[in-house]
Amino acid sequence: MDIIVTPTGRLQGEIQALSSKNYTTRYLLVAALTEGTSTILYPAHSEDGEAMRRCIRDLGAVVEEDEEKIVITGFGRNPRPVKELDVGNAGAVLRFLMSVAALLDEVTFVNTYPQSLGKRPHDDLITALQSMGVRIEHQNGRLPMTIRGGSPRGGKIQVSGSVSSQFLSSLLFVTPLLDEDSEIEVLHDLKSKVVIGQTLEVLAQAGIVVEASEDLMHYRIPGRQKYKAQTYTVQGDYPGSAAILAAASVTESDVVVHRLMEHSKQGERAVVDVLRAMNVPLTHENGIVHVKGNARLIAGEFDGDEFTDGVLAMVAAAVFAEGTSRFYNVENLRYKECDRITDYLTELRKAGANVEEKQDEIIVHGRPDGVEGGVEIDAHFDHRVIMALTVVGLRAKQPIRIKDAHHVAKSYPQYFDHLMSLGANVQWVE
Ligand SMILES: O=C(O)C1=C[C@@H](OP(=O)(O)O)[C@@H](O)[C@H](O)C1
Ligand SMILES: C=C(OP(=O)(O)O)C(=O)O
Repeated sequence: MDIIVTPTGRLQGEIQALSSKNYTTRYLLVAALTEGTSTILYPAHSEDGEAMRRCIRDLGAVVEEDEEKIVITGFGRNPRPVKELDVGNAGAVLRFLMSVAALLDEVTFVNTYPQSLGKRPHDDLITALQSMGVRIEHQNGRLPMTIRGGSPRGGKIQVSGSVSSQFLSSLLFVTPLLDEDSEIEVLHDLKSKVVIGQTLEVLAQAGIVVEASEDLMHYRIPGRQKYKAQTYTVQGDYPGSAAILAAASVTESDVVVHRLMEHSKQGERAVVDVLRAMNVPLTHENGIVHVKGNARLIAGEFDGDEFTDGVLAMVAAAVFAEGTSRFYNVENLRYKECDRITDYLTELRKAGANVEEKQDEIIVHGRPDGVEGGVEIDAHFDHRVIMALTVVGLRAKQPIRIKDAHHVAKSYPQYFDHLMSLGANVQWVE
């Protein structure tokens, strides 16, 4: 399915933010690693959430759900043997479950998205798991992958954090269940460091003890721990809401988004500050972001690693800003659902934006008068490219057509419904 985005001058209305993808995947995982019964309130209903549900069920968790909650009886440290797991296009789900799979004799992760997740590298986690005695057959660090584990060793573990924080999160989830105590040292840099805060928060909620150094590069994890059954409430999602807030910022608007906690550990919370720095009139109080957009933005310079999943939406806003914006420290965007620097900028240029790339930077020469539009966009299987190009389309001179826009459902299936409810001219076509 494609979407046609027709220029829209004004957005107005109120929406409830979607539920957080990153908290949903984490709560599902820790509930599965618990022997008792946990409840997750307001889980995200998206393809990635569904992928984690499907896989933990395959691994032996009992999962019952209705619209508002999921009740899970977990398998603790004894997942049920399963031949294959299909994580869809969900990177975090794959990486988190690679360590869980290490508890089994043999599991194969299949490759159902060869053009997206199938291209993403997992070498750093593979190396770490191998050092723990796990054997892994892989395609140059990529899917499909067969993991032969059983009883992985703890002890001293090293993992590189220069491509993704998900490798470290994965090890932090499984090491508490091992017989031995573990010490994890993060090598090189740790990208998306803020996301580790969410992992540590969820582990603490599940009653797991982890000692982390202040710089988040060293950890001590006692072994033989047990995850505790809990009730978890999923908060609103900043990365998806970033696109709605960007849309409200590039138009004349009066848009209210509920369920966005000011003190959330989601790094993408920073998009509120980014938009404020770009002179967007907004308030953020009591979990409510209120944008009264005047369609006039000014450029800025930002460390994108602090709000990794919000960068594309902020770049889309910067396309209409007065001046040149710079989003630096973003190299790891190249290893996401697509190359979110080269592929994304190719599509932005088609739509008429003036953008440049470096290996780890996106530079945007703003066009406050708008961009031409009138083109077809290749979404590269990437939900965040779809959302961001929609923002650009709202302020293009001619409609743009985004091919295969249904991939937005990876994280935010109701994105276009939400935009339509705010008055955006968007339309699904076959
Ligand atoms: O741990 C997580 O849930 C995630 C970590 C981030 O990935 P990287 O650490 O690869 O940047 C983020 O982009 C992804 O959407 C979810
Ligand atoms: C990169 C993302 O997800 P993942 O790595 O979990 O596929 C994302 O949601 O933007």
